[in-house]
Amino acid sequence: MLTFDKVEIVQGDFSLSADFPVEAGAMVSVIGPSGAGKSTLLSALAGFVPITSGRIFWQGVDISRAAPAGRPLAMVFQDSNLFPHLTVAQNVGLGVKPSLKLAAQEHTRVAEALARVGLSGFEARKAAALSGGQQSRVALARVLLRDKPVMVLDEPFAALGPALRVEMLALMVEIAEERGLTVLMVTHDPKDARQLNGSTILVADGIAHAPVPTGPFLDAPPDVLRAYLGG
Ligand SMILES: Nc1ncnc2c1ncn2[C@@H]1O[C@H](COP(=O)(O)OP(=O)(O)OP(=O)(O)O)[C@@H](O)[C@H]1O
Repeated sequence: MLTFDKVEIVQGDFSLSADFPVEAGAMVSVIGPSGAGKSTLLSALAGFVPITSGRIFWQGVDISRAAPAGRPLAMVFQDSNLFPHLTVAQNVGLGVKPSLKLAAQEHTRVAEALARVGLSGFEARKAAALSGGQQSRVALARVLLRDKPVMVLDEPFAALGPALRVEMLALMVEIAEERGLTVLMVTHDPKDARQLNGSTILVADGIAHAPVPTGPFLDAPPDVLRAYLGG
C-alpha cells in the first residue's frame, strides 16, 4: 500500500493536498488540467519536491524524508531520458551501477532486461541511433533493472505516434503485471488511462483526489475535466 497521509505540497503560491491510499499492484492514471499539479504530485512521491506537511508511506514505512534513490520507485520520463552518446547496454547498466563497472552477473541482468523489452542484440548500439519506440523500450529495461516495486511515468511515450504508444503502454502493463508493480502514470490522454484499465487520480483545484475506477470516471467526467478533455 502506498499512502499519502495528509500531504501538503506548497510551491510559491501553488499548493496541492493529497490524502488517500493506493493499493499495491494498482494501475493508476493521474489526470487533470494543465498546471493542476500532476507532475508535482509524482515529483513529491519521488523525492524531487519536498512535502510541506503530512507523510508518505510505502508498506507502512515512512518514506517522506528518504533520498530519491532510497525510495521504492523507478521513473520513466516523457523523453525516455537516455544519454545519447552511451550505448543501449550502458544506458540500462546505469540503473544497476552509476559507475558502470558491472560484474558478469550484472551484464547478464542487463541482457535479460533488454531481451524482455525486445531489444536483444541492441547492446552496443548508441542511444542516439535508436528509433523513438526503441528508446522507450530502453527506458522500460532500465526500470526492470532498478527492481523497484513502484513505477512512476510522467506522460510516457508522448513523443510516439498513437499506434506505437498503444504498443508501448501494452508492454509496460505486461511488465508491471508480471512483476506485481504499482503503477502511477500521468497522462493527458483519456485513451491512455482507459488502456491502463485501473483507477484514476483526478488532480484539480489544489487537490489530488483518491483514485476511482477509470472507466466510469471517464464515462461521466467532472466539469473541470470535461473542459480540458474537449467535451
Ligand atoms: N519550482 C516551482 N516553484 C513554484 N511553482 C512551481 C514550481 N514548479 C511548478 N510550479 C507550479 O506548480 C503548479 C503545478 O505544476 P505541475 O507541473 O505539477 O502541473 P501539471 O498538472 O503536471 O501540468 P501539465 O499538465 O501542464 O504538465 C503550476 O502552477 C506551476 O506553475
